[in-house]
Amino acid sequence: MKIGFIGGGNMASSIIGGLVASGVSASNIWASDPNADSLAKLREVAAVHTGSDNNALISQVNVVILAVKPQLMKVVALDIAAAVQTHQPLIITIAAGVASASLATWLGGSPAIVRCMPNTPALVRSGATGLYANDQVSAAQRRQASTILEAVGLALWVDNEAQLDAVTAVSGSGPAYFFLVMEAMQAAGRDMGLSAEIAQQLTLQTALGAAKMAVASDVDVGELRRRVTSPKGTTERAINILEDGGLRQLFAHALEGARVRAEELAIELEGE
Ligand SMILES: NC(=O)C1=CN([C@@H]2O[C@H](COP(=O)(O)OP(=O)(O)OC[C@H]3O[C@@H](n4cnc5c(N)ncnc54)[C@H](O)[C@@H]3O)[C@@H](O)[C@H]2O)C=CC1
Ligand SMILES: O=C(O)[C@@H]1CCC=N1
Repeated sequence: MKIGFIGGGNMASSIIGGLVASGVSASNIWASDPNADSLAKLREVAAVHTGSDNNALISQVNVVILAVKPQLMKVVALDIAAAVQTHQPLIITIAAGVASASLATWLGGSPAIVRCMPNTPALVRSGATGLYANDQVSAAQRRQASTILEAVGLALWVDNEAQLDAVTAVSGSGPAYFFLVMEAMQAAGRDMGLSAEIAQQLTLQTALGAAKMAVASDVDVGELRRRVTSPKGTTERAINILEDGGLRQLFAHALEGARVRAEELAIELEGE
């Protein structure tokens, strides 16, 4: 597999780091980006081939990962359309909100497209990615896409593209929800007299410990929560306050808001 990244920023850098750490040779990876600083940073991650000509890259590879900002996708796709039609690589897009049908229209022909929604913990190889393949993608190309995204964490296929909007709401935006909860817990700890440093360390270690336990456990998170919650104890008091405050409904409402916004973004970007 020869893999080319168009756009060599943060996400490309983390995926390249993951690929190389998982045994892919840097000599099989290309990246193109007009920004020399981005390319210099990439070369610190791995000795990949770098350049600024997106079309030259396409003639070298059989998998192209589009890792530019969503608003740039149309202009980049129109520019590489002829080369993609000639070389027929698998196209993997990680841009938020760019529908595979829009991308197919810009590229022309019948391109094989895998659209993914990764998240920022990919930067520390603990990402969670949802993937969707259009009808032109072969079984072998699906395996190639899985291999690439699994290099930075969990990668799961969804059945239809609309589900990627739900993936965006759950895991794409999800790290921010957990960061917000951590901010709130740190502030509460400080308000109760802990130093900022101690409130922060206790909060972050608790988040890490809870996530590790949840991932390793053979029971669901509801059961893990009940096991912390002693009858008439401290956790019960706190959980009752959160439940009475409507935390579950608030999360349902917030994630539905994110899902609807993902739908709106796809429509806005279609017309860009
Ligand atoms: N950061 C995040 O939380 C997530 C980002 N994504 C998606 O990943 C994509 C990339 O995001 P980041 O890596 O965070 O952005 P970034 O800004 O770090 O990287 C984008 C790179 O594209 C380059 N670029 C600009 N014009 C170009 C062109 N014409 N040809 C080639 N390269 C060009 C820029 O110089 C930059 O190095 C975005 O579409 C974003 O929606 C997806 C999920 C999560
Ligand atoms: O907030 C956003 O729109 C993007 C998509 C998921 C994470 N960041």
